[in-house]
Amino acid sequence: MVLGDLGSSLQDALEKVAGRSRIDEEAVEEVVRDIQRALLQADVDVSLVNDLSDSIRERALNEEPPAGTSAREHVLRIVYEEMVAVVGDATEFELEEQTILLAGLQGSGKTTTSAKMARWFSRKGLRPAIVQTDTFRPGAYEQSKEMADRAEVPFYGDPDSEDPVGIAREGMAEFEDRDVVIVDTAGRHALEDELVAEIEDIESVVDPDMSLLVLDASIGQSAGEQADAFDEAVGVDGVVITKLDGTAKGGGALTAVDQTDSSIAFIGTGEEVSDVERFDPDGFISRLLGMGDIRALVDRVEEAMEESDVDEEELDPEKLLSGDFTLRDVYKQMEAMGSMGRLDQVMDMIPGMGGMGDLKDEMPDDFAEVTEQRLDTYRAVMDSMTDEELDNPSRVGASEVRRVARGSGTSEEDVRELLEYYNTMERTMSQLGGGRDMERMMKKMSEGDMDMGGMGGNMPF
Ligand SMILES: Nc1nc2c(ncn2[C@@H]2O[C@H](COP(=O)(O)OP(=O)(O)OP(=O)(O)O)[C@@H](O)[C@H]2O)c(=O)[nH]1
Repeated sequence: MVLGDLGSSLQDALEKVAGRSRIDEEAVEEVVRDIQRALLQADVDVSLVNDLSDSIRERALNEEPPAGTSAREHVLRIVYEEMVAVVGDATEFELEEQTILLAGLQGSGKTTTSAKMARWFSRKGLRPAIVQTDTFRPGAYEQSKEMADRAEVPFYGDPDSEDPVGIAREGMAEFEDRDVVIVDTAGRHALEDELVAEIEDIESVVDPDMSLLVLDASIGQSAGEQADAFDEAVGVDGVVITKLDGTAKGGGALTAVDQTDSSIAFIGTGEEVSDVERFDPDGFISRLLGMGDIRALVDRVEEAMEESDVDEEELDPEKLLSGDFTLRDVYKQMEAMGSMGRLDQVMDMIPGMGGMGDLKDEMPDDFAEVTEQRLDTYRAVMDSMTDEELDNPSRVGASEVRRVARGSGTSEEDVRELLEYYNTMERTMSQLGGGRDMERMMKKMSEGDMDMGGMGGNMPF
């Protein structure tokens, strides 16, 4: 099980305190046990799980929930904060001259990361270069050269050499006048003594300002051991998690960061040089916990409100997430979502909706894109509907579909598509019924009257 599944287990665990205004020891114990089970199954290191549960237990019982928050919100917030505390803020980079060493297991994504990071620095206005010291893997030179070309940064390597330390020395000399030199190293299947010796030698020649450990997001319990070994060899200052576009959600990275007392610098989200993001603790943990990126959603809702002519009352987040809406509401929401972006991405950000792949699959293929043209069609369809049909779309049968299509100058397919969308949304929303606390929080946040009490205004709760 990957950490992504943690979200649903956690939701179950939190249901146990749902509805209670105060939490007793027994309820907290139950939640902590469920969280422990979920974290362990998600390959988070045992001692880290124990530490986390101690803090959650201690805080849930001793801290007074802020006024107006339920027991569930209280515990959720603590779990969230404790996990954010483990990952910490993103690794800081000064935008100045520096040398960065990349280390990691074979196939973890070092070569790809070196090009991505070089591109990132060059977009920040610095002049980066890449040195490829991997003489071990046939093809590493070519791959690195090609990636560097794509990132439009200079590259140094030597396909005929078997001396990585020599290449490192030559590369550093070659790029003396560049601002940022990123040194890529060879990986091995397992962390071998030979590799450790090699990387130590490269490190002493390169004298990096920063050494980053590159980890594949799917690395499990062994993350701690790897991180320890690399930390001992070169001192890990930060972690890069790659392949977060896959199914894994990076549980192992949590252990690595904790173990090396470092932080996460970048995350890799694809094979292209542009597929890299600076690490954002809020978003990462929200997604990790399966709670959706609430902050991002709220930001987009607010942006959409400014951009579209939908007035605030109409775009009520509570209504957006509640089950009782009609076709009229669907239209308003679509209009708003149209200015927020693709519908499927918006859905991913709604708490609890991330795992609802089935429902999203039910939508017609290109439905995620709410285009202007489509909105015009729906406007026409709705104009031809009676008030009763708009309020009770389930009463619209085949003969009404025909009538509405004729009356609006659209096709029966258009009418059915709108109804189908309505049904999917309604089912989704009623499944989210259990997430009412979250809805209320979203509403409060969107209204800007949420007490962020000492959390720097960064928390979604
Ligand atoms: N989907 C996805 N694939 C990635 C990502 N980062 C790297 N990859 C792929 O993972 C594979 C291994 O990446 P490399 O960059 O060659 O890994 P490496 O650590 O340099 O490998 P060695 O040189 O053998 O140690 C390649 O096929 C990359 O395209 C990512 O963020 N997402």
